[in-house]
Amino acid sequence: MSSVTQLFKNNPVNRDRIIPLDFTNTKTLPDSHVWSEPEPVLEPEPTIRPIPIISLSNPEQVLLRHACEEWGVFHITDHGIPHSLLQNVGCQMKKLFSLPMHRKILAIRSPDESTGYGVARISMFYDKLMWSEGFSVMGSSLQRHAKILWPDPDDHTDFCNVMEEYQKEMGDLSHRLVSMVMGTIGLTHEELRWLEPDIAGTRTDSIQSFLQLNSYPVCSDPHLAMGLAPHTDSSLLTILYQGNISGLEIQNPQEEESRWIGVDPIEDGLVVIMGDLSHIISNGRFKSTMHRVVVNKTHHRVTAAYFSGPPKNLQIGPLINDKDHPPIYRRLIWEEYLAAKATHFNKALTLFRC
Ligand SMILES: O=C(O)CCC(=O)C(=O)O
Ligand SMILES: [Fe+2]
Repeated sequence: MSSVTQLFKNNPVNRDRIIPLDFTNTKTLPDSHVWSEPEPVLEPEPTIRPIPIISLSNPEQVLLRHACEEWGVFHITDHGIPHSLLQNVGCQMKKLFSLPMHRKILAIRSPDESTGYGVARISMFYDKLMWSEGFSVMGSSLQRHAKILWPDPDDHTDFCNVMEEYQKEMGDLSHRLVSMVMGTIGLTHEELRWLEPDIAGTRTDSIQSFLQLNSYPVCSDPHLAMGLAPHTDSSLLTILYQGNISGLEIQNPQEEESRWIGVDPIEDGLVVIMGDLSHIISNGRFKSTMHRVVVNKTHHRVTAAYFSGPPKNLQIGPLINDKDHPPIYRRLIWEEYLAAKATHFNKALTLFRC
């Protein structure tokens, strides 16, 4: 019995909850994918300062801290990731998601797995389905799934080489970013020792991270569809490559009412999204901003989100607190937080409040 057949056998219901729609063969929006109209995007007006852009060649601490505290989302430029690598990642993602459905589902991610092809992980929290498909990569799953997707060694080798190089670059960049942003609130080298790369490969506590590739196919009725529903990221921070197609929106963190602002791509930029763990470590100072993805009529959008987390067994908790600012969250390990998020989704943070 093939593994897919076995999978269906084990999960007789909810096939559509793990297998994305075959978008290439779907001309109109099925009812399962019709959302009530998303609220209009609020274009930044002159009175609203645009989303910060931080150049990593000479980052100003004050600006970086402001970006984390007031926005929780910012663009970075001069990040050192070669343009050619970003383009290759974009091409490989298109190659992956353009495969016929019968091939993609050979690498399907079952509900109790964390890697492979499938619907957005947060789908289970919504009645309606999203106009997107994804591919999650962690550790050795990359080689295993790539071999299933492309029996021809030339194809899977190309895919793996590009993704491995990208993960390595993202690992280095995310370490740099985490220590930079934590430095802006006075955290010392000693307090962030767990960030040091494990050069000797001897530690058992190396950083946990994973790569999520997202695909948002062209949609005939984008106003009725949702690419990725509103959520915050559970990570320390997420680095997003979004090519040159818009779609990401954040809930304006400077307003109480829920209006959405587009985070449009900037030339050679990457987007940094601060996650729930940074919000906890900073004792609530850094925002973990709610974001979502809308789709469009003309362009297939692919994105690569690199989620950076702390070492597996590291206990984290608010690192900046004093008499005037007692800790507002209790200590936890990332796995515990991920488990809470998998059950309570956007309410998970509140469960860890002191
Ligand atoms: O694709 C995007 O623009 C955002 C993706 C995202 O928010 C996520 O994967 O958590
Ligand atoms: Fe996200």
